[in-house]
Parts: sequence; C-alpha cells; structure tokens
Amino acid sequence: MARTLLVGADLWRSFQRERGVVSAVQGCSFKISAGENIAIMGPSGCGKTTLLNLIAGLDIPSSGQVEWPGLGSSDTLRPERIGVVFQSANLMPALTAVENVKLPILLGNGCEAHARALTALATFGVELLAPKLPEQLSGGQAERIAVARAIVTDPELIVADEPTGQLDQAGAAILVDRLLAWGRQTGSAIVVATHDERVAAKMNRIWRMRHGKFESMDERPACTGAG
Ligand SMILES: Nc1ncnc2c1ncn2[C@@H]1O[C@H](COP(=O)(O)OP(=O)(O)OP(=O)(O)O)[C@@H](O)[C@H]1O
Repeated sequence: MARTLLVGADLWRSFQRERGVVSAVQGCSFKISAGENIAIMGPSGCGKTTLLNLIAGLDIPSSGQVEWPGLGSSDTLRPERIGVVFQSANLMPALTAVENVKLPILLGNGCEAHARALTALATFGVELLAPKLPEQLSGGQAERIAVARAIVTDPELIVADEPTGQLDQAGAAILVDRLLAWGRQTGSAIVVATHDERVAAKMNRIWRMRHGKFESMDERPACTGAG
C-alpha cells in the first residue's frame, strides 16, 4: 500500500473581513499518498487556493488538523519535501530563469545547483530560456519555469495552483504530461488546482469543491495517463 504523505482532518479556515467572517474551507478531510495525482476543481472562490496553502503548510487551519506523517513537520516541509507552484508563476523579477530555479536548492544548502536547475528546466523543455529575466518571458514560459522550480529539489509532493492558466490547450497538455511523467519516475504525489477539465482528466482523482466543502472526492476521470 502506498505511503501516506499527508492527512487533513476536519479542516476549517476562516478569514475576518469588514463585512464578517468568510469560511473559505469548511470541514475538509482527506488523505494524500505517495504517487497519487489529484485535481482540485470548483468555481472561483470555492476555496481551492486556501486548501492548497493548508496542504503545503503555508497557512494554519482555524480548526482541524493537518499532519504530514510521510514528510515531517510544517517548518521543514519546503522546499525539499513539498514543491509549490503559486498562481501566476511568482518568479523573482531580478533573477534569470535559471537563477529562479536554483533558488530552492540554494536555500536548502544544496550543491551543483546550476546543473540541477538546468536539468529541471530541460524536463519542461525550457532550458534555452535559462538566461532570460522574467520580464523577457511570456506568461506560459514563466509557468513552465515555475513548475521547474518546484521540482528542482526532488520533493515528494508538488502543490500547484492553476499552473497552466497562461498556456494554450496544447501547451497545458504538454506541461501536465511532463509533470506527471516526472511524478511517475520519482513516485512523488501531485496536487493541482485547475479550472481546466482536460488537465483534470489526466489525474488519478478529482476532488470537486463548492462553498469551501468537498462535493465529491473520489471521482475518477474518464481518461487518465499521459495521452
Ligand atoms: N487572505 C484572505 N483574506 C480574506 N478572505 C480571503 C483570503 N483568502 C481567501 N479569501 C476568501 O476565501 C474564499 C476562497 O478563496 P480562494 O482563493 O481559496 O478560492 P479559489 O477557489 O482558489 O478561487 P480562484 O479559482 O478564483 O483562484 C474567497 O471568498 C476569498 O475571497
């Protein structure tokens, strides 16, 4: 049986706003195991980003518990155990593409950072963009580099927030196929928030959210794999 990486138990996350409290995540419970790939879908504002932040240990639930039995504690998760792809790439503007990808390894005191960063860029077919600054990149190129940055430390879990939002259909399919191929090779789990049914159809499981809750969790896509 696959190793359990993460368990969320009755997670709630509420935000205090001027007009009252918004409960972005409302009682979500789940488990993520090694090698799984999961799409989180649902309308804008249903809580996908908030849930991803809890999964990645970037945010703390208002109540409930998230634990990473296969990965460690929340202060040691990133960048080595969990790789994060933020919405809209979030590259550091003053650093070139290859420097952006190197960054998580340097933070983790790794060696051979440049070679590993180039390998990660090549995984997504963007190694020729290594010397470019973010301002010289298209949105889709920046997204590919952001995903390369997330895998460069060989994490056991990737959490990606709409990683293909700037790509056309063909570009999105290639990026996701390459990410899933990397996941199969390394045994890593991949969790992707997406509005794109074609992207979701490539995953093993789909979790559908509405108003902060799971509507369905174990839905199997009609077609799976790298097709
Ligand atoms: N830091 C915050 N402060 C206040 N409200 C927040 C905060 N973060 C999220 N919210 C609210 O929580 C709800 C869920 O937001 P979230 O970004 O998780 O949704 P989403 O499903 O990821 O949306 P999208 O698909 O548009 O990215 C929304 O009503 C949002 O306005």
